[in-house]
Parts: sequence; structure tokens; C-alpha cells
Amino acid sequence: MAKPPIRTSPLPRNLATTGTPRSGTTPPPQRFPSQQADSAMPLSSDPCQAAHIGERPFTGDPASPLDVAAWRHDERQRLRAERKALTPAMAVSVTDRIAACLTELLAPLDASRLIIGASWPIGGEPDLIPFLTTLRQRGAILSLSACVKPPAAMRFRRWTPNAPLERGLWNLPVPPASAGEVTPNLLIAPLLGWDDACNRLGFGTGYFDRTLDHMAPHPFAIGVGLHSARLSTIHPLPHDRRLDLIVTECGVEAGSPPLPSRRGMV
Ligand SMILES: Nc1nc2c(c(=O)[nH]1)N(C=O)[C@@H](CNc1ccc(C(=O)N[C@@H](CCC(=O)O)C(=O)O)cc1)CN2
Ligand SMILES: Nc1ncnc2c1ncn2[C@@H]1O[C@H](COP(=O)(O)OP(=O)(O)OP(=O)(O)O)[C@@H](O)[C@H]1O
Repeated sequence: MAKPPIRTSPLPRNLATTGTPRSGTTPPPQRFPSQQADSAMPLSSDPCQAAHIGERPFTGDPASPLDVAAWRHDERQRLRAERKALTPAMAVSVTDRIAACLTELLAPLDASRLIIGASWPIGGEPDLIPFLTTLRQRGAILSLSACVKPPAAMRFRRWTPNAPLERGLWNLPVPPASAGEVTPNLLIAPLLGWDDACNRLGFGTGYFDRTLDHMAPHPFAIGVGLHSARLSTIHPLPHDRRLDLIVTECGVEAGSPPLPSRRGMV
């Protein structure tokens, strides 16, 4: 079956600066060991049909943090299991499509003005390291998130592809503190669930909400995850911070133009 087109609008056109070459000049992504199997296999069915099929109905009080937390807990379990159940071929396809969409979105920007805050992929998240490597080649500064305890805004430590990582909290791979910190103007936030209002459901640690709270002005924040992780709503609570765009293997799924200008990107 032919792959459905990737939707990349809305472009962050008010962020556009110089005429950086578009993705046609971009080298093919490098494969990482976890993604080498079956990489040429197409998806067996249209991945971009309506989602939130398996969503558990919410029967509590949406203003009650306890009720919402209980529902989110179960939805996280479901969404984590669904993501882990992807075949290697599907995971590669999803990752390639997300990377292609991000590449197209960022193509009009002067990459040398981008300070990207990303996270090392865990638990079946799309492996965007090859995509980040390409942006680095175009001049972007890369950084990876590091969690602090007690929970507060994440720190972003500079990183270049192949630079050594060490184990941080929860054994997450992070650059060493000696790499130095940056303040990203573009945040890439992996997600477990999302809704049409650009709300993000993550692992439940609250780090991304705390991070966005702490950063003024906010970086431009793009959530990345599966199309099938769409929820009718995450039942947002006051601490939840919306992202600017949600990108899945089906393209830009949420976030509406015109997008506000962001520090360092105009
Ligand atoms: N890639 C990534 N980094 C991130 C987040 C995220 O969602 N994705 N976070 C979002 O806020 C924060 C960390 N939150 C975390 C939440 C749960 C686990 C966790 O369950 N770890 C499992 C192993 C997961 C796996 O590799 O499958 C464990 O410790 O056993 C780790 C980090 C910051 N860094
Ligand atoms: N700015 C904040 N200040 C204090 N607590 C917060 C803040 N943001 C989130 N929290 C707390 O963190 C916990 C988890 O929040 P939430 O359910 O929104 O996680 P999440 O965004 O899905 O997870 P993650 O950040 O791991 O991806 C909640 O108990 C919430 O009260």
C-alpha cells in the first residue's frame, strides 16, 4: 500500500530566516543498532487513521488531581505497552517519518541559530539521534536533558554526536556536567500521549512541565510520538503546559499558525 503523505503544515514560517538548503541535500539517516532490522519493510496498514481507539473512558472528576492521576496512570501503561509492541520495521518507519517531518519543518530556518534541547530515547521512543546529527552538521547546537533531584526544571547539557554519555537519574544517558549547559530555543519532547490542544502526557514525572515553567520565554516546544497515542483529552490540570506542535508519523497533528516568534529563532 502506498504510504499516506506526511502533513508538514503549519510551517513555523515566522521563524524562517535564511535560505538554508532544504531536506533534499540531507544525507540519509544513520541507522542505530536498535533500528537495523527490517528497515526496508513498509507499514502493513494506514497508520494515520483516527486514534484514541483503546482509550479508557474517564469516569472521575476532571478537576480532581487524584482522579486524573489514576486515569493517566492506566493510560500510560497502555500507551507504553502499545509503543513497545511496535515491530522493529514499524518503529523504523515511524521514526523516519517523524524525522522527515521535523526536517521539513526546520528546513527554512537558519540551523546555526538553533539550540536544540532533546532527550536520549528510552522505552521505544523514536530515535531522533540521526536527525539531530544532521542538524548539527547544519550548525545547530545540540543538548540533552538531565534530570535533577528533587524534581525541578531539567538542565540541558551540550552534546555532539558520538560524545560520551554517562548515567544520570534513572540510569538515563546524559552528557557529563563538564560538557556545560545551554538554554534551548527549540525543545523536542518525546511523549506517550497527546491531544488536539497540544497537551502532552509523558512518563508522569512532571519534568517537562517544570522545565517549560522555568523557561521564560518558552522555547519552541515540539512533542513527538505516535499517531495512535492521540487521546480525546489528557484532562489537563493547572500544572500541565501545552506544547507548540505535536508531530507524529502522520505529520503535524496539533498546533495552529501563526506561531509566536521565539527567542533566538527570528
Ligand atoms: N527520553 C526521555 N527522557 C526523559 C523523559 C522522557 O519522557 N523521555 N522524561 C519525561 O519527563 C524525564 C525522565 N522521566 C523518566 C520517567 C520514567 C523512566 C523509567 O521508567 N525508566 C525505566 C526504564 C525505561 C526504559 O528504558 O524502558 C526504569 O528506570 O526502569 C525514566 C525517566 C526526563 N528525560
Ligand atoms: N510545575 C510543577 N510544579 C510542581 N509539580 C509539578 C509541576 N509540573 C508537574 N508537577 C507534578 O508532577 C507530577 C506528574 O505530572 P504529569 O502527570 O503532568 O506528568 P507528565 O508531564 O505526564 O510526565 P513527564 O514530565 O515525566 O513526561 C504531578 O504530580 C504534578 O503535580
